[in-house]
Amino acid sequence: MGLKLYYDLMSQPSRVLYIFLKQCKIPFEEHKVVLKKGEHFMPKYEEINPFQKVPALEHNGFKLIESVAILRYLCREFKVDDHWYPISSKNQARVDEYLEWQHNNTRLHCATYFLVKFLIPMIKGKPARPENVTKCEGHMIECLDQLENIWLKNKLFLTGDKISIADIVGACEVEQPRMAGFDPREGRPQLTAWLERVAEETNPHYDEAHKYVNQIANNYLGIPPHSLSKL
Ligand SMILES: N[C@@H](CCC(=O)N[C@@H](CS)C(=O)NCC(=O)O)C(=O)O
Repeated sequence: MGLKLYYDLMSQPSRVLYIFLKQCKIPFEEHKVVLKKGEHFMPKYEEINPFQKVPALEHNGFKLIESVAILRYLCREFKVDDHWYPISSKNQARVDEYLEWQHNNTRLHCATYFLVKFLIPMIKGKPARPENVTKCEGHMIECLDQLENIWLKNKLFLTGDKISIADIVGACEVEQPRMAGFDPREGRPQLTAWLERVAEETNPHYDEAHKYVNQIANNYLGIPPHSLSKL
């Protein structure tokens, strides 16, 4: 098959591509790269992504990494509805605006909180230092509040009244800290309604992509991550 996606649903950008490909009915071959088994460090995978991270894409032998670059590539290569990544210069710029902003905001802070509070303590079997968790939580809260009060002000979606690739990127990052016991929806009605809209527009794929996130968030909440032997 022409298109291969290398991914792990524990990874936010992997979930983005999985949801987008399924939602746009772009056929692809699924190649799971299980992070907890270290499959991304295998030499065979290093040939796909020399940085040993997921996701990655292969299209008729053309290898591409970085989820945002992959999304833009897919929108150019395949016939997808215009609202995902509009052709109109100004509307496309709005989507790009969010995609640039998110790297140092939702991506950085939601992922760091998850790593510091959940993943690293679980791998090391040692509790996180509370002062580190507090610091990461502060940064994350600040950017979640910016989503609530700035990006989602008077809009149904992040860049307008139609869903775009920016929304899938944003939502998948915002869901991640739930696994570490933090509910981004709490006290944020705009963000809550937006997450519901993104899920509604992309289901059943959204829920399928988040099955492990939901499972861990629901089952393990309250159990100290350093005492969990496996995910
Ligand atoms: N900027 C990259 C991020 C890739 C990335 O950081 N992937 C993580 C999972 S979310 C990973 O593979 N981590 C494994 C590791 O660092 O060992 C993208 O958007 O594709």
